[in-house]
Amino acid sequence: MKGISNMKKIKAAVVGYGNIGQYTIEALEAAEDFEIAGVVRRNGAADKPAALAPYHVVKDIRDLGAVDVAILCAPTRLCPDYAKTYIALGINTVDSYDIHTGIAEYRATLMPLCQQHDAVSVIAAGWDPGSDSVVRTLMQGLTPKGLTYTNFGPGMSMGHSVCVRSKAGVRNALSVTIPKGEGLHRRMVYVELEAGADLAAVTQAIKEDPYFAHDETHVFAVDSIDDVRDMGHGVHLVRKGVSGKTQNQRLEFSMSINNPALTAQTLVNVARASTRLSPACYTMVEIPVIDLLPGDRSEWIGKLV
Ligand SMILES: NC(=O)C1=CN([C@@H]2O[C@H](COP(=O)(O)OP(=O)(O)OC[C@H]3O[C@@H](n4cnc5c(N)ncnc54)[C@H](OP(=O)(O)O)[C@@H]3O)[C@@H](O)[C@H]2O)C=CC1
Ligand SMILES: N[C@@H](CCCC(=O)C(=O)O)C(=O)O
Repeated sequence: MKGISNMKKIKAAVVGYGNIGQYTIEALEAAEDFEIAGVVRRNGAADKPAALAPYHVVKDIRDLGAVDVAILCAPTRLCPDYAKTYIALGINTVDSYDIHTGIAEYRATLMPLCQQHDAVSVIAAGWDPGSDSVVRTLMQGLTPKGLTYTNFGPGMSMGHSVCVRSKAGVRNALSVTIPKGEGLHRRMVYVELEAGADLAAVTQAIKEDPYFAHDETHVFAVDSIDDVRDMGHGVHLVRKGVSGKTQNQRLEFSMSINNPALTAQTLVNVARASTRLSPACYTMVEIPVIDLLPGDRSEWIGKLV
């Protein structure tokens, strides 16, 4: 894309160096219009991995100097606290918060803070919620009456796996999502237990969690999560509906992906968009999709429209 190389680069901080954080560093390294201001980790630069050798690694984002946008790669349930802290510093935030039932309230909470501190926050910006949300919105417009089914997998849900890892007695976990059809899913959960942990108690804690409470869930103890983990995933979005008065319009969208890699790319895209938006809190469906792309709009319009 012409002109990017001589543009002022966007200074991004990566917050949390787990699965999403690692892929976010790679996506930023591949983006000409970004520079990595540094990485914020719970333990700072202790045990700094080789992949982070070129970067500042800190406990406190304020030790990184100028940061335009913080890309929150922490567990979903911790994102709101990180976002509030960073917005108060005037730093844009983006995250892949994925508790669908909490998004509207989260957005309402951040909205006044963004406006008060002249910052932008883009929340729920992974692939689902995130890019799939944009597709569902387009499908809704194309067929105002109808039914949409979001069928995930089979594959690893990062959010569900993070949730299980947070339960007492769990050393590591993998939650695999199996499509049952018509938007229903079976959760196949594999846990590596801490010594002395009780599988029945762990299973109960998992099944009671809102991430799992509404789905058929099965929990199994395994010796090693590393031996069974595969971060592939996918989605098959299906809508059957009515355009105007014309029935039986059938729309589909499918992806087969590396889950954290796609999430990371989406986070970098919305981090870019955040620098072009007015102070407020947004979900992806509220952002001009062209703002996700680097460089000059007119070039993309010439190529994509
Ligand atoms: N919307 C979407 O489509 C998607 C959303 N997600 C969301 O991304 C989130 C992160 O996933 P993933 O990267 O796999 O998670 P990981 O557990 O691999 O990484 C989370 C990182 O956050 C940091 N962290 C800060 N506080 C805590 C804490 N209290 N407990 C654990 N980690 C902490 C850690 O980094 P450090 O040690 O460096 O401090 C940790 O490595 C998930 O919760 C999920 O909901 C993921 C994929 C898709
Ligand atoms: N938010 C998900 C991505 C969408 C897939 C999903 O929600 C599922 O497998 O249940 C994740 O964290 O991986």
